[in-house]
Amino acid sequence: YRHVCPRKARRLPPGPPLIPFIGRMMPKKQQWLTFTTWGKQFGDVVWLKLMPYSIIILNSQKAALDILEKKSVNFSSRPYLQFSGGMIGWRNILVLTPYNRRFRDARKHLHQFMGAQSIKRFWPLQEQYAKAFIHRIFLHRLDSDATASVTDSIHWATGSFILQIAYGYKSASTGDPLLEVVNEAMAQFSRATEPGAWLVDLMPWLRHVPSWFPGGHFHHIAAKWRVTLNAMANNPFEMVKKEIANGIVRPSFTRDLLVEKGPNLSPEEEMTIKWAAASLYSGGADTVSSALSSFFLAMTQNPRALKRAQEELDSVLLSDRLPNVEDKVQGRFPYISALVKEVLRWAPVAPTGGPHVSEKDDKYRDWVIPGGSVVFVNIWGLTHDEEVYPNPNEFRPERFLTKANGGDCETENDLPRDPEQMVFGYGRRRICPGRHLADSFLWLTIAMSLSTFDVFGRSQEVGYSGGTIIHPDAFECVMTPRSEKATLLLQSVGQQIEDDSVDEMADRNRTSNSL
Ligand code: HEM
Repeated sequence: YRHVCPRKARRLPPGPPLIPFIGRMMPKKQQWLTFTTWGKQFGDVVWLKLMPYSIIILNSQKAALDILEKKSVNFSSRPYLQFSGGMIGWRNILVLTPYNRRFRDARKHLHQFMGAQSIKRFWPLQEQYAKAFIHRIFLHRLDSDATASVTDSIHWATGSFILQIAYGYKSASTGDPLLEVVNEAMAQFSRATEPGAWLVDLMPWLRHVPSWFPGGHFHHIAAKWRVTLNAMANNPFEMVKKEIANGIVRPSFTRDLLVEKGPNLSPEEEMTIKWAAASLYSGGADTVSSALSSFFLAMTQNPRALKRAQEELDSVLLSDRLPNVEDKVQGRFPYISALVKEVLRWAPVAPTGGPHVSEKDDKYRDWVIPGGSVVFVNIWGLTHDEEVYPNPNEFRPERFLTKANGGDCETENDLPRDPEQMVFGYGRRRICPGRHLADSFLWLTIAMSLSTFDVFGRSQEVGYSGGTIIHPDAFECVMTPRSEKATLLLQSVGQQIEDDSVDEMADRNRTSNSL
């Protein structure tokens, strides 16, 4: 680690006073609130030192773009986290991989797989999963704990969709063993990467403390979690390899790349593909689940927004059919599109984004930014800036609509900044590669849910978890079909799902018979 000189000597950006030797402890919970206070006190570029790390916190869109986009050549690496990255092995997953050759290859594969143009081929599958989601709620709504079944269905639908595109795997509707492993790994990821939670991240020499020594228990935890992570990456990957060997054709990210490389596949390329596929799950499942949970929370608290959205859907669909991707492309439901933006703004999934690391010293305005600095954007602060979004805690999709569409803004030019320019991170080299996939999945799931269900809950203050990806605490959420017609639509979705699985069984039998 580089020694960082005192603030004044190197013209470092302003920041909170530092404690000798330690620097400044990070707030343990909801760091974005403290970051916002520091932004107001010290300006939009704040510097602090935390043990060995030099940390920069950006509190304006301009500073975030100037540094992470315009200077992305220098600001696109990731910090080395001793516990989660090194000891458990999460450093193999893209979001913690430094800017190196493997990273660039993996990123290229992901871009080709789900860039703005290529994701169109996933739309029919996204429709299927959005339908499976509402049907699952329909079946489970009489459960003793209807709220738990909503959360469970969210995790099931997002997780299963990603397992299917990553590995061609179709998960069972309950108790799927692979889904359980990957979800367990993700829960461990969230705990392992919580800033400041593991002393060994702040004092890396602690890794030499033996596991039997008092305080050395983290070695056991790391060893246990490493097993889960390896199962998450290896099990589905080996399954695909076996399927290819047996001539079973189920297109997926992993299969397509392995087949394309054929017998020339090097061990290094195999590693790249395996961990890029695991990055799809780790990047996509928990994030989309978080956004959907916040959406349902917002609906329980804002019956007015719910009603407006339903009126808009009804005026076109007349409760005779479900919304589809064509409706999205044609812009038939501007209120739904505004609602998706408002969900992402109101409860940004990753409130402090992904940490970027600079490779060498740099200059910004009059300051020096030391090489090796860890840079965070306070995304929550930006999406709650009262100057841009008046009454930022209010859930109000109208802020993203013009008066012509029943919204707040006079003209298109008056629309506030689209949250998608913040919540998916920054810089061509690091911005979320799954953003297009996330956008259509959220839109379809939200539109289908609102066209068929009413959503009820208690109007109550609901807190959020800490961690890199946030989730609302438990809240009451009851969903009931809106009408007789909605019930009929849900029943016909059930029939379609059954027919599809019969077709698929037939396809599989045909494939295995022809082997
Ligand atoms: C609402 C949904 C989502 C949100 C808010 C979100 C947000 C983010 C953010 C903030 C980053 C860090 C960017 C940065 O470092 O500046 C990121 C990275 C990433 N996301 Fe997403 N994401 C979402 C959905 C998805 C989906 C659906 C996938 C894939 C299926 C995905 C895959 C990834 C991957 C692989 C990375 C690591 C990229 C890298 O380090 O180069 N994300 N995402």
